[in-house]
Amino acid sequence: MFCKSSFTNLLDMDYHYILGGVLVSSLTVVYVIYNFAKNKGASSRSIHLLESNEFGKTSENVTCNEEIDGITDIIIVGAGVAGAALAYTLGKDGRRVHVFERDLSEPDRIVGEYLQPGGYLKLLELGLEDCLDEIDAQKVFGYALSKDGKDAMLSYPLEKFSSDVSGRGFHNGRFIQRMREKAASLQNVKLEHGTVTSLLKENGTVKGVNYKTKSGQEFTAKAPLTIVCDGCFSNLRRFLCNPKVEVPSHFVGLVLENCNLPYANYGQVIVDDPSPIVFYPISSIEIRCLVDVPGQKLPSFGNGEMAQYLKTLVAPQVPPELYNSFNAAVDKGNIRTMSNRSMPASPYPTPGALLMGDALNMRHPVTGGGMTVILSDIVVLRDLLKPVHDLHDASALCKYLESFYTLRKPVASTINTLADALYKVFCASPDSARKEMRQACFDYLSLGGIFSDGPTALLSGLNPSPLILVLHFFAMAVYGVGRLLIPFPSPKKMWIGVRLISSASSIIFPIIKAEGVRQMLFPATVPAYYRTPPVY
Ligand SMILES: Cc1cc2nc3c(=O)[nH]c(=O)nc-3n(C[C@H](O)[C@H](O)[C@H](O)COP(=O)(O)OP(=O)(O)OC[C@H]3O[C@@H](n4cnc5c(N)ncnc54)[C@H](O)[C@@H]3O)c2cc1C
Repeated sequence: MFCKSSFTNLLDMDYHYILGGVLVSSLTVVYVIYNFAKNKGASSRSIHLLESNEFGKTSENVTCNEEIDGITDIIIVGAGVAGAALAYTLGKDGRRVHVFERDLSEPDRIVGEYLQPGGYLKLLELGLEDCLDEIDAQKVFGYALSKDGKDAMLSYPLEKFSSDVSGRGFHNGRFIQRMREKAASLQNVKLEHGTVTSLLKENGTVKGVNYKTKSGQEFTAKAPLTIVCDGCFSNLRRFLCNPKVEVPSHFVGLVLENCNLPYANYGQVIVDDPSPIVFYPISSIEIRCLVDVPGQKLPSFGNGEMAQYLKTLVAPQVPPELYNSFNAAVDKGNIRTMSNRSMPASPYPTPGALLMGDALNMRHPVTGGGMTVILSDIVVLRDLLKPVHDLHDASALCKYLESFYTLRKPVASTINTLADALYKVFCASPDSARKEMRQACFDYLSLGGIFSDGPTALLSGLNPSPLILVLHFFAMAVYGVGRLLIPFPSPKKMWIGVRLISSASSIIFPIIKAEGVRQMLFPATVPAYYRTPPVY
């Protein structure tokens, strides 16, 4: 069983619940006002949806289709999570899609192995949910958050959804191959093995791409719209956005075998020293462990520093149920690393081109939100493109698609901000105000009810609302100050309280500023929100 925060007497109980009551009332009032404004904005945007085209061809393997008829509507660069899902979605809507992927073999990596329930809902909307079949994907209903030996259960608020809706853990490569197969099965989608070397530009308009085949031959492909989805190490994004990439930490990844998570169908996040450790199932027999190592530098593999770091600093924090398997995985030496990147979306609207996926926007992966943002973006783009029959007027289309960058914001900025802010809150710090904030965050989430359901719904993409996010963040900070001052305030405690609020502000405001205050919190006031499709 999990334990609640350390309330020790009735007096403590009273003030926690009074504080809680005040916070709930404020959250409710602001939520009602926000929803009213949001619905008003949405209803004034009218989009005529077209019926999807029929598609019939199926194929067992990822292969290149026959040339369609020499004409392509949309080129997609990269068939990872974004490119493959987008190719299927646009192909299903009748577009002639040409996808270039430099490596069609099954990816083997430690990224994108956990899909939040909000991402699963988007898969359903896109008709891609069967890509989770036959890959031994595991259902996850929430997370156990552990700090100082205590666990807080954060269950996804799934009551309103059908029984298949939950988080899913799986092998990223298997999921991507399923999506590639599904996209390539459409008659009007051509998936080609090729590396895009540059964008083909004429008078500031992107007309297509230059690419190299596997055998090194160079070709050009043209289309009225090119969508660049070449991932976190994108070479092409510098022509289409202002990339400000931060690398706050690395993940060290191990696969644990012959063990069970402490709570069946729940992931586990350990908030300890120096930063979080995450566990979740990726198959019926494997558990992924991701150890966050802050800073730019990793312990060296060559001189044994990495194994030493994992065994002496990390292993003592690992739950007893996983301890032996963790040490066995370190001994086995199958240790992978990946830099954790964060980059706000900062696109240059460019006629003929659009950026998507990690090439456009990244956040710390600690909350596993990347794929949920991508799938949500694809739904937004699909709905925007549906009423546009002819993509050839590049500047009109570019103007219209500027709304994509605003319409995606409520979901994307909620998940991005929560990921980057939570990561900072969860990192250990010698500063007493930051320590208080970390403890307050844990205790706030341990309160249960709206205090855990609200943040969990935000994090999982089930209810992505930037305003509710800001409210919970500051409610958590106020709760932290309340804990310090009640019942016996002292000048020292008051000073820590002031610094806690200031510290919370210094974490969240720069992230919101980078996301764009207006686009994130009041998207309905941005003119691009109301763009109507070009009519021919
Ligand atoms: C350590 C780590 C763990 C993560 N864990 C999670 C998680 O659990 N859940 C989650 O939702 N998100 C997670 N993420 C984020 C998630 O992995 C990404 O958001 C997602 O994979 C991005 O998808 P993408 O399609 O943009 O890029 P990718 O999936 O990387 O796809 C890019 C594709 O483009 C191809 N490509 C690149 N350049 C070219 C070129 N020039 N020509 C042709 N093809 C090209 C590549 O081969 C690749 O197939 C994690 C990230 C990290 C770093």
